[in-house]
Amino acid sequence: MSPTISSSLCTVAALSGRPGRRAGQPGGSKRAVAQPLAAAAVTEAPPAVIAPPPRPVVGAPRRRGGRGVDGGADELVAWKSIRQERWEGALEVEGKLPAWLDGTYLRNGPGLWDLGDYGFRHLFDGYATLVRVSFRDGHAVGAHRQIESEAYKAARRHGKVCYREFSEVPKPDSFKSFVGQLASLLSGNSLTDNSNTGVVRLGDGRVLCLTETVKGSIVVDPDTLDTVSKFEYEDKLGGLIHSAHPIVTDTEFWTLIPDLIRPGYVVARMDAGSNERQFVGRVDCRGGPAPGWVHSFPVTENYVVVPEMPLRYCAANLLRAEPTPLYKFQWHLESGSYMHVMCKASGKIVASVEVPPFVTFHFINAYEEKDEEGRVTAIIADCCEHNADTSILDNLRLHNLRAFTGEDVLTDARVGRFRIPLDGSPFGELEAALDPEEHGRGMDMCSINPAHLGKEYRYAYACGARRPCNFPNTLTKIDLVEKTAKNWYEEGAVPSEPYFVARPGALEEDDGVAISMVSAKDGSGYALVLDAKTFKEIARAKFPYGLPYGLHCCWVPRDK
Ligand SMILES: CC(=O)/C=C/C=C(C)/C=C/C1=C(C)CCCC1(C)C
Ligand SMILES: CC(/C=C/C=O)=C\C=C\C=O
Ligand SMILES: [Fe+2]
Repeated sequence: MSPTISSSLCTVAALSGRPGRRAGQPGGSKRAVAQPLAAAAVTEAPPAVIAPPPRPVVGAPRRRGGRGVDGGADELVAWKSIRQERWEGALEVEGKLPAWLDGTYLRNGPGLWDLGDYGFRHLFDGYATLVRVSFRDGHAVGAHRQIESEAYKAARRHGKVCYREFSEVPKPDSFKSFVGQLASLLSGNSLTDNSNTGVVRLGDGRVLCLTETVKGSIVVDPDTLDTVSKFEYEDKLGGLIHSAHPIVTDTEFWTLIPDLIRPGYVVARMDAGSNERQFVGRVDCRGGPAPGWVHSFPVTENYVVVPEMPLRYCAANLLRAEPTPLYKFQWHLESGSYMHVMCKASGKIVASVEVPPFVTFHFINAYEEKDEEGRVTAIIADCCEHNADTSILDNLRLHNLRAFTGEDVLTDARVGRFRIPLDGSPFGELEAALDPEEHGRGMDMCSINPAHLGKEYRYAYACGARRPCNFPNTLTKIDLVEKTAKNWYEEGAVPSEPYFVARPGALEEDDGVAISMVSAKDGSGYALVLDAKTFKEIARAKFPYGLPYGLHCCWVPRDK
């Protein structure tokens, strides 16, 4: 990828209301942005001056992941592809945005699931759509843009899937190309770089979009949403895949690299400002033929927690042309489930315990439990736990998401709290941290106050459920001390991860706002700003079009 992919976006810079630039303060009249890209095979050909994308309409049936019948949840904008490559403009604000909310909220996610008449089948396959809302002086400017990964550009060019995505693989035209594909799988060349999972702001200010493939680490400009360059690791650690969620602070970056050849995980850290990961230590798997899937992992102040769940990577499934019920994974209940704890300073394993089976994508946080003398006795690690049921993966097939019939089909989830003793005991505990009924037995897509990362904490913000539903449809604030939840709900709306932003100077853990992008029932979309303390709506900034569902977020304060 060339260092600057889109060079012709000066129009955007001149017109935008992004932080740190005097020109284009948010709050003016709606701005249209010139479209610099050639007509796309994937999205509709945009006009020279961009009007917001129209509200979606039901189109021709899809060959795969089809939209099914008209009406009902089938129409939900959350599961429809974004219809334009990019847009930017001032947003209409309802309510009053806090004056201190000064910076840019970014959200990444798989917003484009259609290639001509071909539709992806799984939520995680979609090409990455980055959404931005910049807040200043009570005004908001919104934007979205497709990330120009090699996978996305090749799909546009050829009108078909060209790289191995989460569930789909390119269809070989001949046996010869099938053999070629196997070779390129082993080298990693055919793996996707579609960085559709998360977006993080590194300590040095660079903004990185990520997925589970290492090559899908892409630097973006948080102002223009330009795809700037690939993020290349300048070290010898290798690895084709990693945990999609690193742990990022102002000074460092921690990552987990699963080793599929010699089943285990490498823990690595990188200083802010560097591209060089340093080896910290290695954990050997205790069960199964391959490492457990590690989408995320938690850290405490002094330790890295390495989860080993029975949902394990599966080499045979990686090679298959058609998705299996568990995609690239396999469920090995017999292999056992483990939690390992590594000392950050020495790389030594200080605990490795067997725990009850679990399924999680997302760890919420972890901290050290201490006795009266201040000695660390155990590690507490919390996650969004799907009751050891892998069917959540299947729930996330687009057909299921689009086909809500009113039946309650969302599988149960809870805040799973691990207690990992450090006294050499062989077993750890896993229990619900609060009654899951408090959040409707739905639980995923969490954030916390980043000042409490790795430390004792009280509040988590996540998506919960108001049943019946087929997908988390509420925002929930969990109080882990009182063991209660406050819930936000709007009929038919699909809200994404509520991302906590602290008020500058705040002393209390929940002094700030939770921002979520909502795909509404009427086809519209808006950024919802909730008071994190009361969990009541303060304001919403409305996009003039509907937004597809998205995954993870970050916050770029103006002065950084
Ligand atoms: C969107 C999200 O949360 C997860 C995306 C996961 C992806 C793109 C996983 C990709 C993979 C391959 C393309 C082959 C190797 C295995 C695996 C990491 C699952
Ligand atoms: C959207 C999701 C789970 C929702 C179920 O309750 C998981 C997303 C995982 C990837 O980031
Ligand atoms: Fe995630």
